[in-house]
Amino acid sequence: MITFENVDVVYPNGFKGLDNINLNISKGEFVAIIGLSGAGKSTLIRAVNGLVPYTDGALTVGETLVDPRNKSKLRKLRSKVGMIFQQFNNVGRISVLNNVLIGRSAVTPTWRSLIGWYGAEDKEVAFQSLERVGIVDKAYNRASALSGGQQQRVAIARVLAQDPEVILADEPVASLDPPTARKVLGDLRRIQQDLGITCIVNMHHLDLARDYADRIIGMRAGKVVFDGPTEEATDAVIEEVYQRSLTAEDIATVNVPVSLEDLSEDSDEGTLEGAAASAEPDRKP
Ligand SMILES: Nc1ncnc2c1ncn2[C@@H]1O[C@H](COP(=O)(O)OP(=O)(O)OP(=O)(O)O)[C@@H](O)[C@H]1O
Repeated sequence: MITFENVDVVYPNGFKGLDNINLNISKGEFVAIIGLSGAGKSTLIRAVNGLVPYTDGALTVGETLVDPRNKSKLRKLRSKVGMIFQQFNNVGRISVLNNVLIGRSAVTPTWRSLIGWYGAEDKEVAFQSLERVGIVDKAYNRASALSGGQQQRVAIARVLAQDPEVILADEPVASLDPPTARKVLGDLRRIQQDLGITCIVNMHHLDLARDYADRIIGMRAGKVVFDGPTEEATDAVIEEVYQRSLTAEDIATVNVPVSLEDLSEDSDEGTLEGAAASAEPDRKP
């Protein structure tokens, strides 16, 4: 469903962010991208929805060629490719429901979303999305008043409200404590399985990649250096990807296992004020 053919990204300063990437990601796969800082994980993920324009090769999502220069094609593509970020990117001063309704703007006419006119069907979809991530009871709370895990769930619900075929997640749990990180990834995993949505997720910690992904792609210096089913991503394989020995920090984020049954429970502690409300800026090669 997502195909990279000899894809390069060269940033304006001449730095090669992606170097001859060839990948096929099937519909409904849950893929974790791992690699050390600077390996090119974000660049790879952002190339898929044109946030980072690729400079050579061909990248397709379904039947659509990603064309970073064609704004209207890009808008159409992004209506099917949702993205979540490390800092949630909710609008903190408005309600959870209104944050989720923003996801509907991908599928409603621009003039309607500009004046905030969402119909009954939009609201129905927004509530269903909140239900999927277990926070429907927070619909009328201010987004900024929620815990970090709940805020990331709002972001997931917003993406679900746009009825995506693909979800891209750029370090979605890096700001969360380990048990909450597991619950949020568990939500994503369940959604991917229930709805058959393709998920591509950047992660720093191997235990999370191994526990939640079907497939692991290892990157180094803008190249894919490992690509295989999760069970093949042994410590030795990952050491090869990292070109060094693994540390405890690489592997583990948590020593209290959270079962899949616990995932719908909502026990996030604390609040995370001031989550980034601004849109993630495009990176412009
Ligand atoms: N706009 C840019 N201009 C020039 N170089 C960039 C730009 N954005 C990223 N890079 C470089 O491209 C390389 C890959 O960056 P990228 O953010 O994709 O890595 P990453 O694996 O996601 O790292 P991290 O885990 O630290 O987020 C890095 O060396 C980075 O410095």
